Amino acid sequence: MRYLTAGESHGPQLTIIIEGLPSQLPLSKEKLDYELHRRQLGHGRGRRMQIETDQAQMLSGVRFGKTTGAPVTLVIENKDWTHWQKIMHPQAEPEEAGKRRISRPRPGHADLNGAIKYNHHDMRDVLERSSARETASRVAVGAVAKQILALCGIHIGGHVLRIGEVEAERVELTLDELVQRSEQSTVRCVDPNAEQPMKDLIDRAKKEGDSLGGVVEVIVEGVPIGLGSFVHWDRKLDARIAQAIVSINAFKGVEFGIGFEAAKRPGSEVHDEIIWSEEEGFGRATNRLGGFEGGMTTGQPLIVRGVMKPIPTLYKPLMSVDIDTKEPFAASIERSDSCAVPAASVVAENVVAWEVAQALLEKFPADTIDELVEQVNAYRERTKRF
Ligand SMILES: Cc1cc2nc3c(=O)[nH]c(=O)nc-3n(C[C@H](O)[C@H](O)[C@H](O)COP(=O)(O)O)c2cc1C
Ligand SMILES: C=C(O[C@@H]1CC(C(=O)O)=C[C@@H](OP(=O)(O)O)[C@H]1O)C(=O)O
Repeated sequence: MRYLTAGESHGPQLTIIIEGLPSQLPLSKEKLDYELHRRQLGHGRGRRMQIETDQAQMLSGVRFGKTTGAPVTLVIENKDWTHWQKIMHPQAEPEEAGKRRISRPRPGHADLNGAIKYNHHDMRDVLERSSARETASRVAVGAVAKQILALCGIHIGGHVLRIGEVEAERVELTLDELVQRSEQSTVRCVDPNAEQPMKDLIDRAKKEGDSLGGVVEVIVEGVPIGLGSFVHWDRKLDARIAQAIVSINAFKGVEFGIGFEAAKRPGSEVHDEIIWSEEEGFGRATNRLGGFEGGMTTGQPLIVRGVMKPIPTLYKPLMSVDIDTKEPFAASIERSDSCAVPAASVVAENVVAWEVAQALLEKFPADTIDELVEQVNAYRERTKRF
């Protein structure tokens, strides 16, 4: 399976083509729109999210609510386009478009590197595609992947562990409880004591013209043993997930299981002892390594964390240099979120969903969803008896 996304933040639409989906997969538009809606929420989002109502139109590869096996085209409309046509239309008048020209690169954005690399003297030509608007496309793709995974008994949840200096306490919950609780929280945090301090911190940052980052966690349950492979570097599934996480705008790091904590502990407190039972076959006594050994899944839940830097656009802008005059100036301000960690946790869930679904279809190539489910079930039985 593979996919491509296209579209500018203030262009008419986002376009996604997914190729290689098994046929006969019931594709629920409600589930796609639900994921897209979740990504728009969260305390700290800016005014743009009040303009958009992200929904996915299915334009190819689906008939009678099921995939045909042909490439699936999804389109998400940018409602904000109506305000930007004169500037963003491919045939826009240069004079009109020039009114929103950006010549003062924003530190922390792709603006300056992108402008130098592609020789743009209006940094809007960089900003429009480097914007995290694109993450809506990746959530739509993940929402398709989640529907494949659910039929194979694989389920995903995500939540926020940290915003700025406020860290959530670890709460023992089932995946269902975690999903329900994070859904009820406007910061997607399952620790009730951390929710209000997180919101207060976001409000304070916003008032001060500043921004915040944080840490999100994704958990995947029901993953069979042996997705990914140790035999070649680019087949290691933890490595692919790491790339998927760090490719989310503003994500700077990734951890699995106890993560960076492993550096401080002796081996006896890091590795997971192997156990066996008649009913379940092989397992692990703990899951400190977050479900991976040798680039392959162990059958334990996948535990993936990502760290997001604070939003780079600041209403109290940092200093920059004008690309025309080379004079120092305060960076340009584009309308902005002050904290998008809750939204980003939804993006993280969905990019992980895609990687796991892709690894599943690599291990169990299938033209139809029934073939996939059959193979996964047979394999689960076989691994129990190993
Ligand atoms: C869901 C989401 C929303 C974001 N919203 C904004 C925003 O409103 N303003 C902003 O400056 N950056 C925002 N970002 C981050 C920037 O897109 C990102 O920092 C920038 O493109 C540079 O990429 P890099 O940080 O990965 O190097 C957002 C990121 C995500 C994941
Ligand atoms: C559009 C989205 O996020 C945008 C991501 C973003 C950035 O610089 O990454 C900047 C802002 O864009 P705008 O200036 O249009 O408000 C955010 O709103 C979205 O998440 O759908």
